[in-house]
Amino acid sequence: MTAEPMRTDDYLEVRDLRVSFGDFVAVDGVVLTLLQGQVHFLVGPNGAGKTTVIDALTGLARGQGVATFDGEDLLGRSSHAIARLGVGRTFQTATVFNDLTVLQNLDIAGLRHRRRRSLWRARNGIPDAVAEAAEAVGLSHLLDRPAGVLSHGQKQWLEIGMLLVQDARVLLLDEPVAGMSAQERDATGELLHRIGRERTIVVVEHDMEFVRRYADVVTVLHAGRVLASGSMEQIRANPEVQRVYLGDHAEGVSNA
Ligand SMILES: Nc1ncnc2c1ncn2[C@@H]1O[C@H](COP(=O)(O)OP(=O)(O)OP(=O)(O)O)[C@@H](O)[C@H]1O
Repeated sequence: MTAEPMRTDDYLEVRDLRVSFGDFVAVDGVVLTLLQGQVHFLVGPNGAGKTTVIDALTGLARGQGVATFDGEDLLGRSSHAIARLGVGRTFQTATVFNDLTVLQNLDIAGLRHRRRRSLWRARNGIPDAVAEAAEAVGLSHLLDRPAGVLSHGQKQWLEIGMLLVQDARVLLLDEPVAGMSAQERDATGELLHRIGRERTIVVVEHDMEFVRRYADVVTVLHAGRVLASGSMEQIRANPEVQRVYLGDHAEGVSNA
């Protein structure tokens, strides 16, 4: 991919984010600064509010507070408008078109987002942006395969590739390695760091061994609030985090 100059305003700032479902407050004043060039993990017990934070940042849940990317407010915008600003997401279950080929999935992802025409020069009938995304996620050799025959891991990579074609600068990934083989997990961790050099990557994850290996920054959510944020070492040393979360997820962490 062509490296673009580092932009100082290219980060996602979340201040006092709140999401309620009726009387129930699922996200209760979350503060996050998500920087470009870092792989940032959101962890925490079931029901902590991790997915709801991502939903609020991508227009799928009504959030209150402030969430800005590149100086633009995200809250109150539609999902499509947020995607057009360069903030993209994946879901726990991949949402690719199984009957279409990998190439067609990538091509369709780009249709609505052809912001920079120069990227859509085609070589051998394949737009450059599609070829570059396929290469970045390691699917160049499978372009003609129907997405339905891909492994679980390859489908997640295809979804990430679709975000790259859309020129997403923030990628919010909901449990991308759940159900993957150990080999696929390693490939995904390396992929996140490769594409994360020029982007902001946020990963919701339960697999603490994966977090330990690939996190630059970890934020622990509990009951809709930020319990702690920092390096894996700082998180691991936090007694409150040990008490409410890592006590149950210590296996991967103890190998650090
Ligand atoms: N649409 C909704 N309506 C009502 N309650 C909801 C809705 N979506 C989420 N919740 C509740 O909000 C809380 C936070 O859910 P969320 O899915 O964000 O947690 P999570 O940290 O992602 O959990 P998990 O790790 O289990 O996916 C949970 O108690 C959940 O039941």
